[in-house]
Amino acid sequence: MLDSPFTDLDRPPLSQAALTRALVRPGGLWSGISVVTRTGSTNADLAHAVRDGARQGAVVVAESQFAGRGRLGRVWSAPARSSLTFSVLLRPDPPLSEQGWLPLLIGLAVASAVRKVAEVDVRLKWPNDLLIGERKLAGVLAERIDSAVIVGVGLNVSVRPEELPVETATSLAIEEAVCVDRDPILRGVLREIETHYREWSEANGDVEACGLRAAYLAVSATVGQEVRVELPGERVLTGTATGVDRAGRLVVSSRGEEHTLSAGDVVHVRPHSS
Ligand SMILES: O=C(O)CCCC[C@@H]1SC[C@@H]2NC(=O)N[C@@H]21
Repeated sequence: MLDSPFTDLDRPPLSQAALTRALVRPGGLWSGISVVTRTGSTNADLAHAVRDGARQGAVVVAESQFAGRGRLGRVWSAPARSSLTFSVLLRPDPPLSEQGWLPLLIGLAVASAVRKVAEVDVRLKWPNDLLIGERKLAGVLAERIDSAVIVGVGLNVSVRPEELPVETATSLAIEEAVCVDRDPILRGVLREIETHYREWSEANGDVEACGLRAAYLAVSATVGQEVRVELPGERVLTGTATGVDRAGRLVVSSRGEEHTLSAGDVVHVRPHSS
């Protein structure tokens, strides 16, 4: 395509050796990074690894996925090499009652890295969709297996408009971000996850003490908004999102009553104008 601003040079392969050298160190969170050319789902791969007793900090990155899983039973599809599709294995220490914040922590870490490395104004739709305006740039899927949590991230990097799976999505290339190179973005994301996770773990999951709640709310596109929440079971709740509770649940005030929601699809009724 002669008139396309994109070329395959925008899509170099990731190097397992270089990522490992940069990120795996004694005393650090990341215990091993494996880059696979093609797999069904990196979350599914780590689920197998958990059953085989894998350590905290294992990371699987896929150049392409053919059965990527999304939240609420959806699929996640992305063309080869144009996205970051990876999962991390965590074995969190904070009490189970506080672990609902873990998927939000990962969303925040991805957003922080994207802001720093790609210099785009990204916000978080509860619980952890990364939005630019109202278009989705990235999603996070957390799955628990006993005491382990596998968190998968799908982030559209150099995906072209005609390759987007849905028209409500976007990519860093489409948003003309200063960086559309997966390697520095992945390094930034893994470093941010490590920092936020260490601070949260050291605070034993206290989101006030480690500043996680404040940092999350500062980039929340949802809290303070009028929302329509599509709940499991085809129920819908409309109201004002007023906060996120200790367990990471969205608090919605509707007709004088307060509801705490642990799952659902948020639609912003009056989105931010930026
Ligand atoms: O629905 C969402 O927004 C969450 C999408 C999460 C997709 C990622 S891609 C890497 C990892 N492996 C999967 O199968 N899913 C997650």
